[in-house]
Amino acid sequence: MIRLAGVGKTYDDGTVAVQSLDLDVEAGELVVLVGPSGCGKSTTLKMINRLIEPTTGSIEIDGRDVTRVDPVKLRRGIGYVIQQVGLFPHQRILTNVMTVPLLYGESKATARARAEELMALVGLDPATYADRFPHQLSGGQRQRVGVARALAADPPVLLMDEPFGAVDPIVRVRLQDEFLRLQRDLGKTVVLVTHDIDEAVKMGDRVAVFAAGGRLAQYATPAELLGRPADDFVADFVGSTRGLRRLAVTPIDPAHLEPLDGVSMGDLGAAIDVSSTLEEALAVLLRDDKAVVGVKQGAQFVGVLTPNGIHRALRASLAD
Ligand SMILES: Nc1ncnc2c1ncn2[C@@H]1O[C@H](COP(=O)(O)OP(=O)(O)OP(=O)(O)O)[C@@H](O)[C@H]1O
Repeated sequence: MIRLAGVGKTYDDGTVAVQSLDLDVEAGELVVLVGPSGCGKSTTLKMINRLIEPTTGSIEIDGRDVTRVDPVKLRRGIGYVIQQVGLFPHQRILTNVMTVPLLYGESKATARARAEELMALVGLDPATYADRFPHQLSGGQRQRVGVARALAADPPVLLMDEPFGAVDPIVRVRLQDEFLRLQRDLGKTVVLVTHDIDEAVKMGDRVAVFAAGGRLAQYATPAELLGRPADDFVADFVGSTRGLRRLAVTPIDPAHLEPLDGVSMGDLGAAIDVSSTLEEALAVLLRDDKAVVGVKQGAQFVGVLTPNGIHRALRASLAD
């Protein structure tokens, strides 16, 4: 687990980037730092791997004060992914990914095997891409290489600064989905910085909303953040469409389904799985232009949802 206590950073020119920040990230959790430009998100991230030294406070990883760990050793346990990826332009993709295991003293054969495995893991077939140079890849493919390289040392902690920033919106969504799938298997402790609230609520187990000066305005689950913004700043930041966004982060609750009995087959659109979100339920209703969507668990119907039912479920999801 990562624990920031009273962490502050004042730059040499007097800029207070972060004032006094308390933040806990549980092991295996994906936490997103989000907020307007210049509010101290990147500074906070870089203090965790000591690319920037805090002026005040303490940062612990698994109970160890990071300032007491040799920075080189510290960074071995922390993968770092940045927007501009930072690949070596004159080295082939495989060599780029192999760099890290080689640095840690792996044999060439082991490093190569590990790099090929990681390339496949992030969806780049080594047979096709291993021998290419970075400029022969698309922006999205380069970012995958960045993720593969950060995972090469199998670090328990991953820091990601706008990792999906430099690509078009469609590729961005695909990279987000791929990373979430990876993370389900890898279970890394991840701190991800973005200025995009949609990315934040999609990716985060918890989301930390920063205001100017690294002030933590709210730290909560996406559903809580969208449903109960702590103050006007957060409400404004998550936007007037936060009600719609909540649909995407609220799963169907089987307890709130209506019975299938009495529903005429003509009113019923395509069925969705009970593991879907309310957004997926509404999307099917609108797509099929039907009044009711069936909900299935496996092959079995477990109930239906109507637009009213979706609204009720959304309200109930925040009721204590
Ligand atoms: N080396 C530096 N010297 C002085 N001030 C700096 C330095 N680096 C960053 N700052 C300032 O510290 C504040 C926080 O910067 P930081 O990069 O952490 O913000 P951010 O939230 O990550 O912003 P963005 O979303 O625009 O990347 C800003 O006001 C920035 O101008």
